[in-house]
Amino acid sequence: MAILAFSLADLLASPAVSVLTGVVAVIALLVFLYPDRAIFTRARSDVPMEEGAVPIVGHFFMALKGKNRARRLDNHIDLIKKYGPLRRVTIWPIVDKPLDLIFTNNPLDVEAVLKDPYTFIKDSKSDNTFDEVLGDGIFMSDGDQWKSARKLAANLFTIRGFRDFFSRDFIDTCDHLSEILTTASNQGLVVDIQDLLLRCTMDSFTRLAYGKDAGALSMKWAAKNGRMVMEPNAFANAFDTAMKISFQRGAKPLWWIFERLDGTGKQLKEAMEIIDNFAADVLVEKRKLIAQGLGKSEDDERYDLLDHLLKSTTDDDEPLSDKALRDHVLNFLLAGRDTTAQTLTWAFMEVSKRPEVARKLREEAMQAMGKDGKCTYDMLRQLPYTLAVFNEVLRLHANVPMTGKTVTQDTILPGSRIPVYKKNIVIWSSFAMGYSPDLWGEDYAEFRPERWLVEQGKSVMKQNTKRHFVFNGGPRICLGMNFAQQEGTVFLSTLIRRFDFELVNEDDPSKWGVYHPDPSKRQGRYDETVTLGLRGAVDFKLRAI
Ligand code: HEM
Repeated sequence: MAILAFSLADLLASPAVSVLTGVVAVIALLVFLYPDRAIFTRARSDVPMEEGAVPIVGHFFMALKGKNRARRLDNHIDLIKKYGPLRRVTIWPIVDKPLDLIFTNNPLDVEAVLKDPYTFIKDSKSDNTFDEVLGDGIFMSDGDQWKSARKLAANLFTIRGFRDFFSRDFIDTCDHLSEILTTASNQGLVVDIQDLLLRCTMDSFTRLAYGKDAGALSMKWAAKNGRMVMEPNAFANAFDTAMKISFQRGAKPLWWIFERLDGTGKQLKEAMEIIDNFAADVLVEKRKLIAQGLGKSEDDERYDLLDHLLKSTTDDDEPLSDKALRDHVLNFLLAGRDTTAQTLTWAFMEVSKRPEVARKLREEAMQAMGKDGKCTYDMLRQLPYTLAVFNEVLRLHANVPMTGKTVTQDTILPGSRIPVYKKNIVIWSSFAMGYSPDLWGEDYAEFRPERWLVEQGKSVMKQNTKRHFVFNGGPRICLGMNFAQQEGTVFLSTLIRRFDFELVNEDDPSKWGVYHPDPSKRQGRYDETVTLGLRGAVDFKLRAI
């Protein structure tokens, strides 16, 4: 007995046991201090904490598991119904700073956040997720860096040559697509409209950005199992891969470790090589032309973004570096390419389910341009119903569905009347706001383009940037809003007038985040990317009219 008592006392006095006891005591203290949230985040009772938090690490495991990711936006709407317009999530990503996320669905909060891009910053560089592909371009910057990027881009949009080039370019691209669709229709082939529209906008935006077409819509195609299948385009594929991998980092704690193990790091590197080589080649060609005195002037009918940037200077009157040129161009490509193509894809999907909407679109297009006429820039004013359809599509499928801003100093959110503290991240969802009865009335879930029409249907209500944030708002409002609406109107009016679109192959489970044999119970047709694309192919059978 004496021997046993001696050994126990010895054991208790041993250094290993002392360390262990210390660790247990520290953990117990931390569990006591942070029972429902990540370590180093503050206790607060004014914002409900989303369920799923564990002591010390908060919602870390929930983020790691990616629970509900397949229906993340529908899930967000469910959570708003459950908790109300405010809720909180905290995450301690082990080796980085803790995240303290405040979700709001109050438009007054969002308006205040957007109005003040100094108190609420994007802070996109802090987690390095988009470093490789977007560098220091407009989407990634805050403060003075953003101001000069914005000035450069905004100047471009006021140059007449560029504006004309832009408008004409998407009319021409739409005609090119129309020829392809006519071939598909004549041969009875199914087309993936999302793929084709992404090729269209990739070509127009590479032309607008670099003056050189990526050639995505001109790739060879073949008929395979009744479908028109176009060969992949290296530049477009590389851009998609880079954006997807960069975006997925945001939802993966410790992504820099996982990327080395799962091969995505290598894929990103290869994609960036293709993108950077394309950009570098174009730059060499442009510089050669400039050296020969053949550079384009602002009045040139094909004055492009790179021409503009090569003439522009930094705030210190220095020419832009090659890295800055590349970053600006890739940000522009991101801004305009996927957004419009995906919104148009949602539009064809919505319209194909509603013969009455298709009929009205056709009637309006026929009146404006006749049976065989082309859509022109001047005709756009005669197509209010078409623009209303585009706006209604964006209301229900906000293309930038979730946005977050980091707080730089303690302040109050004026709609919810709660404080937010330095380093909190305020998050809202334009997607969820499209489904809010408070904002849109009891028929919010109905697809009703008429809600946008004023003056007996002769014109269209402006985007209300106080309650509806699909194009952002405040000083960082989307620079391409008008262009996107024009492009949407051209494509919709031209193609719906020429073709009848029948949506097919939707019973494929791989196209849905949550599949159910009953179509009304399916969810998550959207994809996991920066913008709201569709999961998988969006197949249509066409009938020329
Ligand atoms: C349906 C089409 C479009 C939608 C829904 C859309 C939406 C948006 C949104 C929500 C933002 C803010 C993103 C953020 O949080 O930083 C934004 C920014 C921007 N957009 Fe668009 N966009 C569209 C098309 C375009 C087009 C066609 C262009 C160019 C021609 C363009 C150029 C830009 C630029 C340059 C910014 C950055 C503004 C800044 O940070 O100051 N967008 N857009």
